[in-house]
Amino acid sequence: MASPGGWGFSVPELVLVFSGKRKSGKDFVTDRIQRRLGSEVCGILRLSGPLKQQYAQEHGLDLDQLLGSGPYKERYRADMIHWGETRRLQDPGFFCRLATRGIRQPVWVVSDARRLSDLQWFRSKFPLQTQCVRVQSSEETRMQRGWSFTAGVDDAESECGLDSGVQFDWIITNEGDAPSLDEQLQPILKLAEEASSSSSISRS
Ligand SMILES: Nc1ncnc2c1ncn2[C@@H]1O[C@H](COP(=O)(O)OP(=O)(O)OP(=O)(O)O)[C@@H](O)[C@H]1O
Ligand SMILES: C[C@@](O)(CCOP(=O)(O)O)CC(=O)O
Repeated sequence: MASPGGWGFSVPELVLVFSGKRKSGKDFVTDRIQRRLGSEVCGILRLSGPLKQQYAQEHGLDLDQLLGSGPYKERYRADMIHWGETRRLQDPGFFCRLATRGIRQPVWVVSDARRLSDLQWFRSKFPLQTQCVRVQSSEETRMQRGWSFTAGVDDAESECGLDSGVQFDWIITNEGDAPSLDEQLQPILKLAEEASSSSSISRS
């Protein structure tokens, strides 16, 4: 499909915009969705991808570790948030636009929305395709995954911007004692399969 306005992406059939607190399991859950659908059908978009790339380059840091889930990125998180916010203030859609470049799959999974402006950007560009998904876990579980409260991070917009005022289409509870992830993800996967099959019909 042609890219609208030469932006470098095809029009998606479905856009699943994920958010959740640190260590709620956003990457874990979105990776599982991509594994189930296959990377031909499902592309993962990380809004923090272009941010980390530019930040790593300017500060001489290890991009792979900033993209990972270990303690390295946590050392830089507060400064990265501040750095990204100066760019978002000038242009709230800056990282959304960069993250969508070159994505060709019919199903987009945005793994890390954090602000109302992120949701608004996708909803305004793709009003019919966008669905918002919240991943939630208890503080106890997040602590077992390496989280501890950090002032300036866990009480800032980056973590709290979507705590209220958002009607989520889906809520996934990523906890040991919740229904299995496969069970919870089933209706979302069904939606994605339907969307991708309608895209192959429209291409044929
Ligand atoms: N259901 C699960 N079962 C086993 N391990 C999990 C589960 N969910 C998350 N984890 C693990 O917990 C850690 C944090 O998960 P993940 O990186 O997906 O969280 P996140 O919300 O993306 O965090 P961040 O905001 O820091 O990027 C990872 O090591 C991941 O493998
Ligand atoms: C700097 C920042 O993008 C880090 C995100 O890292 P991660 O999605 O938790 O791996 C958070 C933000 O944009 O406020």
